[in-house]
Amino acid sequence: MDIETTAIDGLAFLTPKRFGDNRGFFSESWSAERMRDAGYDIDFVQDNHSMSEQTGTLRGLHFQAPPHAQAKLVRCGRGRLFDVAVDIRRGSPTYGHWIGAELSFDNGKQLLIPEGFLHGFVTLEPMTEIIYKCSHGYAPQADGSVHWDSCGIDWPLTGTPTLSEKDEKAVPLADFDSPFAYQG
Ligand SMILES: Cc1cn([C@H]2C[C@H](O)[C@@H](COP(=O)(O)OP(=O)(O)O[C@H]3O[C@@H](C)C(=O)[C@@H](O)[C@H]3O)O2)c(=O)[nH]c1=O
Repeated sequence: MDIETTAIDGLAFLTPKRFGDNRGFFSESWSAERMRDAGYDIDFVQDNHSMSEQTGTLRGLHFQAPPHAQAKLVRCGRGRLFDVAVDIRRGSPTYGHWIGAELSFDNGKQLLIPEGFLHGFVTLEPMTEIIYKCSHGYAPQADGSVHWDSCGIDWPLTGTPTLSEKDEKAVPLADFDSPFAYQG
């Protein structure tokens, strides 16, 4: 696993080694044991998979509030997407900063997002699939959304994104009272 840390504490790109042969490739997308040895001790309990039909479908920016907070490990199953995490840990030296990158079936890149971040993505191709592991189960009462266009993110969009009703009405970051605190 190639581990690439970022300018935001805790946020990292994980790119699994692909073992190619005459059939295609094999890769370990997550190994709890190997990642624990590398300093990432995360107990993932739920796997999610969604498909977005149109290019320019934007889901986010989402979080689950404590005590239902989720770390996530995100990858693209088919197509291409631009994935983003925003630091919302009060007191963090990088509060409000974001990191975004293209995740695709071809590049195999994964984004590891700790608790205390907003997460969202926009699809760059039709029928794009995202697959992600979560460290806490779905808790609809703790589910929250911050408006996608309120964090200064340079989304690779031409025109208006396709959004859910919930995401259209989300609160802007400036009015958001984050339930997360930076642990240092
Ligand atoms: C997230 C989630 C949704 N659902 C249901 C609720 C609803 O009826 C339907 C669609 O839910 P949503 O509109 O919230 O789906 P979506 O907008 O894809 O939400 C996801 O967005 C990305 C960016 C994330 O980071 C995820 O954590 C999650 O918030 O699926 C579950 O049953 N379990 C889950 O874990």
